[in-house]
Amino acid sequence: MEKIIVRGGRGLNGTVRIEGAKNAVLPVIAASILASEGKSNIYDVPALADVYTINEVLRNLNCEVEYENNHITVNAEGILKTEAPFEYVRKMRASFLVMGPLLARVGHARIALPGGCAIGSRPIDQHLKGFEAMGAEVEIGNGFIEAKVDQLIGTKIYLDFPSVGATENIMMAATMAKGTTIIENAAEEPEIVCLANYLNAMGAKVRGAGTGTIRIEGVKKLIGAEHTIIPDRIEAGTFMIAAAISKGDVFIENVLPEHLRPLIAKMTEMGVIIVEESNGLRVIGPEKLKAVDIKTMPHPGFPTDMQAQMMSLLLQAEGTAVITETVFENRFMHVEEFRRMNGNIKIEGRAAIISGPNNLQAAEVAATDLRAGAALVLAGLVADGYTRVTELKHIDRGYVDFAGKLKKLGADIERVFEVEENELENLEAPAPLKMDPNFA
Ligand SMILES: CC(=O)N[C@H]1[C@@H](OP(=O)(O)OP(=O)(O)OC[C@H]2O[C@@H](n3ccc(=O)[nH]c3=O)[C@H](O)[C@@H]2O)O[C@H](CO)[C@@H](O)[C@@H]1O
Ligand SMILES: C=C(OP(=O)(O)O)C(=O)O
Repeated sequence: MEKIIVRGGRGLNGTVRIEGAKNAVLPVIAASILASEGKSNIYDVPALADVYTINEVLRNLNCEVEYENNHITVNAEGILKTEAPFEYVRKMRASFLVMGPLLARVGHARIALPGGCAIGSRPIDQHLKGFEAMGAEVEIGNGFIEAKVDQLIGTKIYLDFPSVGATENIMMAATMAKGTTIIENAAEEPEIVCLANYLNAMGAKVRGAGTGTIRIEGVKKLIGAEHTIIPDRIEAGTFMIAAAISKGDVFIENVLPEHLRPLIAKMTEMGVIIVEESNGLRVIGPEKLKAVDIKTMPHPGFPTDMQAQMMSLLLQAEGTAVITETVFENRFMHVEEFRRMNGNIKIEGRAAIISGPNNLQAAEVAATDLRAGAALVLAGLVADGYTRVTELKHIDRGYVDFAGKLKKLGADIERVFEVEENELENLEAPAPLKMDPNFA
């Protein structure tokens, strides 16, 4: 089993460069399906497990995808297939983002129904409500969702919740609908703006992305375009916490501070020194941290994808902190793992109450989702002894060489492959020695 082993106690120092954003690149790659003419070139693509998965989804739909040195080329000019099997949707729910582009381009999509996952049930009713309002017929059966339409028609769609995925899927579908689509109560995340910029470079007419109302005038066709992915605000935030929790001094390069306002505000309230410099942020961890309350909200509120990492930091703060998770109904799975490290956390409904500071102790803990995994490694940076984090497949979905980047900053950390007692019997027996008949 692969593990990250980290020993606490070292202050981090130096510079870390942030990759392109996972949550921006996945919809952008999906949107490439819309180009019936010309290749798309996408830059600053992080080498993440999720990127390999979406590339496979596109190849299965008959798109040509080449990926090298953080650069992807997509050619979607051929005749497209329209089915995305469970194999991909199970690995990554964002595979469902191909539905909007397929409906726009060919009027048909059959995609495995995404199941629940560790952070909540994550329904897709708002995506489907949007497609149906635009005239698609949607059927659910045998574990698949099938949608069909001759021509999508623009209309007004009010989202019950500003869902990131539903906003993206509907926005992509609407680019080639007849007439104008207006999405109200749309998500305002920076990743929505990144996608809209790409769609507009392809010839779409999307206005208002980044606000609660997005207006899309349908066009006849889209062509391949060049696009650079925005920096990953969640990876940046994770390294900001690594600097702060270890009482280090780290320069975080390739970030857009305007995407990190809620985190900068809350960390500053805690006593962390954050200096905005050109193309980056310098983060200096103080001797003592103050407890603050956090409430996760859609953007520009505090991001749910930083909740677990913030919990690591709050475990080190003096006083009582309350984290309220309002976006996902089950995103406290990491609390049980923090308790194994001696973390004092109580759960009351949607709130986690943290009393600190805590003398964290090393333990073997499991990543329950990708941010929980990163948060446990962060806690390991200050825990007494060797923390062993397992289930690294989650971390690999969202972080490029997480342990390697922390090690370069001075952390005492290794990623290792350890054979467990119970895995021994499943190991392949060594091949029998072959005797060479010519051997005298
Ligand atoms: C690949 C990607 O970009 N993932 C991000 C995206 O996920 P994702 O797009 O799945 O998140 P959503 O914004 O859609 O989900 C937010 C909430 O709305 C609910 N909901 C959503 C859709 C729907 O049709 N019905 C419904 O009830 C969800 O269950 C959840 O409780 O935004 C989340 C919220 O910022 C982030 O945590 C994820 O990292
Ligand atoms: C929850 C996340 O991603 P996804 O929506 O891809 O599961 C995340 O990035 O923290």
